[in-house]
Amino acid sequence: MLMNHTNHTGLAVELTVAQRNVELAFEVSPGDVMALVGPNGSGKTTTLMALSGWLMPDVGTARLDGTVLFDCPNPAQRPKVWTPAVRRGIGYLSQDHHLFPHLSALDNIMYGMDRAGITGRKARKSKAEEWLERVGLSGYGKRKPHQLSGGQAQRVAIARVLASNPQLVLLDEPLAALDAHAAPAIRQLLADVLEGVTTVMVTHHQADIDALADDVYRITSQT
Ligand SMILES: Nc1ncnc2c1ncn2[C@@H]1O[C@H](COP(=O)(O)OP(=O)(O)OP(=O)(O)O)[C@@H](O)[C@H]1O
Repeated sequence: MLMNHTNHTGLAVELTVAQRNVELAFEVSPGDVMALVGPNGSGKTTTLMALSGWLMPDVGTARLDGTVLFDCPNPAQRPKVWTPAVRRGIGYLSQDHHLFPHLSALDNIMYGMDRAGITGRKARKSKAEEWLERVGLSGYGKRKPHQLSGGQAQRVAIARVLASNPQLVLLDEPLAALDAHAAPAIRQLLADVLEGVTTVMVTHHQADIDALADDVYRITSQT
């Protein structure tokens, strides 16, 4: 059962995607990091897609701080509520940084802030510079992604996600593509910047769980 929701109640989700054999329900307290773990093919990515608005479950509901992300009561009917992806206030970070190759680090961080309500180029620029400093990259603002190491690019991606003040952050194996020597510092950076940010993190790595997770939801394979 879902809890009673007012403001800042965190995330509550229950969903079924029959074709993918996925059925689950979990809640994340406001500001907590929930690790979503389970075997290959158990539905972790499917869950992130449904939360971010790129996949409609057959049945299910998701609520985030009092906003209904989706309410799909019946597979034969249209959803009662379907909040479009761009209006969900969700930040997404995967193992690939997905920075725009033609934009500088600073412009990558500024991208998207406008839609998040941070208007005015000056305000966005100053906030992006603050974030560059926060991720340890002061002075790197003009560099394009190809002029950054993998770890530096992931730091910029982290800044881009957090600079838009997301209500929910989704992490899909955020450290999996990094060299073993780069991962611990970025894991620590994530722990710092995610303090107080409601987050769902897919990971296969115990070190991520130990450093970042407040709670763990294990998906048991339905097959
Ligand atoms: N595009 C798709 N079309 C149909 N079925 C899919 C599609 N993508 C994934 N599936 C199926 O949905 C199920 C859940 O897959 P999903 O990718 O969500 O698992 P996962 O837990 O993220 O796995 P992994 O740990 O390997 O990334 C699997 O049975 C998979 O084969």
